[in-house]
Amino acid sequence: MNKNALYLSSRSQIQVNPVMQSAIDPRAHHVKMPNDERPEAGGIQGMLSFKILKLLQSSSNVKEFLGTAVAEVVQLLGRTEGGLVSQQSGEWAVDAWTGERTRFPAGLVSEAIDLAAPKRCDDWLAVPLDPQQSSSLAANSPTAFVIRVAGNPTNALPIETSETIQAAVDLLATGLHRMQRDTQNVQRIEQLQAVLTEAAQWQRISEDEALLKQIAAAATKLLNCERASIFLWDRRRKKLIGRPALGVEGVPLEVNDHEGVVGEVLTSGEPKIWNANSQDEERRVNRAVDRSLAFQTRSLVAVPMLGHRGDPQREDKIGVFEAINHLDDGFDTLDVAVLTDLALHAAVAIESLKTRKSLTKSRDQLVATAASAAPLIGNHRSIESVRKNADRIAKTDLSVLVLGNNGTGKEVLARHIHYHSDRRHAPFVAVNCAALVESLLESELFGHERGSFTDASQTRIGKFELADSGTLFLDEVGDLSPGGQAKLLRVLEDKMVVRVGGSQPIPVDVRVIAATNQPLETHIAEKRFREDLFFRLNVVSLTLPPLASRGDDVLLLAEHFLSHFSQQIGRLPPKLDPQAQQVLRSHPWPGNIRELRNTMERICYLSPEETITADDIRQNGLSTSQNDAQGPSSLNDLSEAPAALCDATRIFQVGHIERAIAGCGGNMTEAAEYLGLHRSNLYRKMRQLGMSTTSD
Ligand SMILES: Nc1ncnc2c1ncn2[C@@H]1O[C@H](COP(=O)(O)OP(=O)(O)OP(=O)(O)O)[C@@H](O)[C@H]1O
Repeated sequence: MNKNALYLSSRSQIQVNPVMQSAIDPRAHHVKMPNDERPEAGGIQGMLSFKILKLLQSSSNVKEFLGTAVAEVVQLLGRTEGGLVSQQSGEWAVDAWTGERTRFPAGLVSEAIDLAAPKRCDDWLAVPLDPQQSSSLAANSPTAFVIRVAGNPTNALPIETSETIQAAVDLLATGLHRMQRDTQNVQRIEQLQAVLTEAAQWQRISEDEALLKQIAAAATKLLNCERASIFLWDRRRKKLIGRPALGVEGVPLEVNDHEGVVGEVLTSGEPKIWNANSQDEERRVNRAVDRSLAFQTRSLVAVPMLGHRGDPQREDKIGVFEAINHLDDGFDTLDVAVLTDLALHAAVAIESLKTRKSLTKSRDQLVATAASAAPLIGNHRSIESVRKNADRIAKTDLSVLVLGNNGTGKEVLARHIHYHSDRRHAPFVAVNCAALVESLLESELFGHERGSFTDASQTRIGKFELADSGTLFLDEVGDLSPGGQAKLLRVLEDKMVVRVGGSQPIPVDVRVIAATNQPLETHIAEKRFREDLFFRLNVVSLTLPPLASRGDDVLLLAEHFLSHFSQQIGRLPPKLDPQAQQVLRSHPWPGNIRELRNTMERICYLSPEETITADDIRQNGLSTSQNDAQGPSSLNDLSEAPAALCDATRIFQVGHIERAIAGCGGNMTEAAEYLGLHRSNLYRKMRQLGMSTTSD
């Protein structure tokens, strides 16, 4: 009773399972046992309950728990020798023992296990642990508590109080079970963490072989085994292909998809364990594989691998994951859990690598198609030199200023730089600064937040954000208003944009290529262009020469456009006869390559012959300005016209543009092409001439 009182006084310091607590009445200061009215026996159980609870809290593993718990039980039963024994590989082994090491009667223990009831001989008592109530120490191994009962000390309970002993053993079993479960949970958490750590690295691998090897290596490490392999299922050939190829250099390991333990797993969709030293049937193992690899399989665990095969709605078997030869006892259910986790992540990694590879392939194809859509054609040494410099600059991230007259190919060159740079997989975004009226400039370049102004019904991403990681081409940069120049400069310096109506700066990683046909130095001198912006944009500059100075490139380009447009309309590309070639060579090409392109397009559509003559070219193309601009024949004809040349020119230009627009049915793009101008330049010209552009 004293022991009980002493014990109960410290009870408040530990957490007590409510079930255990209900067995104890603290007000009575003694332990109540429902089926045992004798205070001594009840006292033992109460004491033991608390001791077990305390030990569960303080022990860090099963061994530590058993060591102390067994000693407590033996001591509380008033004995000095006893312990927990279990059968492992047919032999009885001691799991925990207290007192002088004595040979215990293995036969008695076996009898108790067989009877599933306590068994006593003269000196010893054996009580089996209820397998329903406790987990055995090793998988499927019978376990018993055995105690030496000879020489009953006077202050101890009579050992014959079998209910008390049974209750004590049950408590021990429950504690053991709890401890094992906790240990397993901790182990499982650690294993899951280890699996996650391994799997996180797989996402970075870009080669199949390297990925499969790393997955297999992770499995051998986490399952403490000799080898691991992923068998991918070739449904069509009904084969399982082992990768990595388990020690067979260069030859894939193939097995029939219904043979051996891996075949069992694939067919059933269930994990399987096979341990040679257990009751498992030998014939389940495919020894043919062992023979071909000069290998001896002693144990293996295999789990199915489930994937989606491109359809997220469908889960399907894609193979089997196998681990071979546990380095200690053999595989168990915990290994199945770990391998299943690994298989789950492995399937995701294998499928995601496949997807990544196919995405990369289609992305590369798209980039190649986009790059070939605007080739930088020309063999003239001036173009060779521009191309060489462009290729060198492309590898850097420097800002580039492209100079050249209208239609010389400034945008083509900018695209060439982009597609030869490391940014080629990100967007190329072109903005025509001449087309940006001051009020829309900010929103166009930097975007706007919804509701930031009357028409802003949606949030809009600006060109800078669209070009993130890629290239932003600022065409006609010389036409930017002073306000626009200041805003552009700020973004180029800060590498941040703030959307109109927004407050959050958004970082942008953009390479800027600007272009102009205007003499920026003159504009700087006239204070029409900011010098600081010029220096920002003009880190390196490339100048495209006029087409007329590119020698035979005109023929190369003409043939390129003839073949391009012929393909579009499904005809064979016509040939240029020598006179036609001569006309092309000698024409001044004021509209440069754009003019040549338009001429060739018209010829393709309007000259059905296989050979293009000089007349075809004169009739269908060449600067309409030369043909149309017929001057007055006498001074009398001038009576209606203003005397000043600039006024007369202006009136002519207005009339000519109006006629072109009317002739193209109001289609500004066509009218611009007809006039040999870029659409945005036509608008700029019209604004300059004071013409209305509101019908845009
Ligand atoms: N080197 C080239 N090879 C093939 N096509 C070219 C080349 N240069 C220009 N072109 C074609 O000529 C046309 C005009 O080119 P581009 O728009 O690049 O000229 P630009 O100098 O930017 O004109 P603008 O100053 O009017 O904006 C386009 O159709 C383009 O495809």
